[in-house]
Amino acid sequence: MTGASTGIGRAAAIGAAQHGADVAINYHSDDAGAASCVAEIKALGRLAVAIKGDVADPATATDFVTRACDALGKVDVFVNNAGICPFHAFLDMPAETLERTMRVNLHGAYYMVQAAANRMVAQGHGGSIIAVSSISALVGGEYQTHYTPTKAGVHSLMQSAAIALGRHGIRCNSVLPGTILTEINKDDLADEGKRTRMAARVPLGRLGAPEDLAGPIVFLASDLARYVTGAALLVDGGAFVNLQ
Ligand SMILES: NC(=O)C1=CN([C@@H]2O[C@H](COP(=O)(O)OP(=O)(O)OC[C@H]3O[C@@H](n4cnc5c(N)ncnc54)[C@H](O)[C@@H]3O)[C@@H](O)[C@H]2O)C=CC1
Ligand SMILES: C[C@H](O)[C@@H]1OC(=O)[C@H](O)[C@@H]1O
Repeated sequence: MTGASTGIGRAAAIGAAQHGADVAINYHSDDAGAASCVAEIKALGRLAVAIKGDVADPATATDFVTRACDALGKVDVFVNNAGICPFHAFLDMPAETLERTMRVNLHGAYYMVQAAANRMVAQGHGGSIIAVSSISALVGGEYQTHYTPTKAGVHSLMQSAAIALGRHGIRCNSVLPGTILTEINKDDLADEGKRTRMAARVPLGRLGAPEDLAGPIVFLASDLARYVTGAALLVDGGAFVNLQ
């Protein structure tokens, strides 16, 4: 699980442990957040290890998978979750903001998924890979012109990887969260007007919580989803279909 010291990744890591998984988490810099996630998982009676690394660095991927397997023995499930969304207008988007967003969200996903898949192929007993994409893979955002293509990209990566890895018994799917209240949008949604507008378009009547993603991710990880690959599961309270 990448980027799991906070938010959706943390909730999904703990949710997986609640369903019997031992969990290795990647995190970028929040040592305390990673340690507390590990502690919560261990309190559930499962094994857990936190491994620091910037997913934008290709070397992080093999390092993470190697150290995770050293600690836990094997990898059955890999969840690519780490991501950033520094909101910014299109016309004056700084090149470094565009490039960092691409490197973390898309290149990082590619290298991480590739490293996990290579390990699963070598192990020879299949696996499940899940990418945290977004409703933003399907719709745009004025201040997210650098971000939405990365979310469409990881969704597309799961579709192609599903084809490349199906013969190895490895399933690849994405979840597409709607607006979930986390660190990534804390500043953006501090605007009360925007927060109210975003909530108002959700048929289920509220913005999401990180824990809302845990069940769908655990489902796709599990054998309950054994014939599901190349799929994308919207987890948005119905926001996407709410045209009028
Ligand atoms: N919160 C939302 O409304 C939505 C979030 N998402 C996606 O969910 C994923 C998780 O985000 P949230 O939990 O919402 O926010 P978050 O900010 O709590 O989590 C993002 C995590 O990624 C980590 N991260 C960032 N850069 C990294 C790097 N270079 N290397 C390793 N880890 C790194 C962060 O440290 C953090 O733990 C992201 O991919 C985001 O795009 C998708 C749709 C909606
Ligand atoms: C960070 C945003 O609030 C969030 O990210 C997404 O992927 C969603 O579509 C929201 O825009």
